[in-house]
Amino acid sequence: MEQPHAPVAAEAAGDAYTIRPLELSDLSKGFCELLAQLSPSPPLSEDAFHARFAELAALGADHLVLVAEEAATVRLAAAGAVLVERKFIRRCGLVGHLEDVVVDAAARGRGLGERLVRRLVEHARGRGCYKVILNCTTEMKGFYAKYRFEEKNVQMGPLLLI
Ligand SMILES: CC(=O)SCCNC(=O)CCNC(=O)[C@H](O)C(C)(C)COP(=O)(O)OP(=O)(O)OC[C@H]1O[C@@H](n2cnc3c(N)ncnc32)[C@H](O)[C@@H]1OP(=O)(O)O
Repeated sequence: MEQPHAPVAAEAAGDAYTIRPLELSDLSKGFCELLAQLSPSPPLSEDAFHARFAELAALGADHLVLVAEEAATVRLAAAGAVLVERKFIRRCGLVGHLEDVVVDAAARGRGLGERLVRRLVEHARGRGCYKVILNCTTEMKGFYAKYRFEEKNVQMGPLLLI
């Protein structure tokens, strides 16, 4: 099953990878292992994954997770998400938040990160967002600078609640 209302059609990449919206079957294709390369992400039970998938799917096109599936291995090689925030300011403007972009260590340097970021930004544009923002480490500034993101303001550290 695919995310309902998934606004971006699966894209035959013309090569070894297909970029498409997250599907329920992706839990068994290494989704959690991929996310673990970004941040601690212990394996999820099928129930937990399905429940979160349904919550996000209920947001429709305001939340899109894209993955890149490798044809040869039928495993995920990359993932990234964009969340559309609905504001009151700017005449009820929309802001895209780029989140959890990760390419499997073995697949880096092949342009997957670029393709994901471009697709996610285009999705935000298509939803009518007036800007896209993200948080990243200093080491990633050069990567995002390629897509015209600029360092701006200060990110405050997490206020840990648990
Ligand atoms: C908002 C967030 O999610 S921030 C979290 C970002 N993700 C991570 O930190 C997870 C670990 N890192 C990764 O998963 C990957 O290294 C990524 C996503 C940053 C890059 O993915 P890749 O598939 O390797 O990038 P890709 O091959 O598309 O590279 C595109 C261009 O960016 C450049 N690039 C890649 N990483 C970096 C970097 N850290 N700094 C500067 N430039 C970079 C490449 O050289 C390439 O340049 P070119 O077009 O001139 O040849």
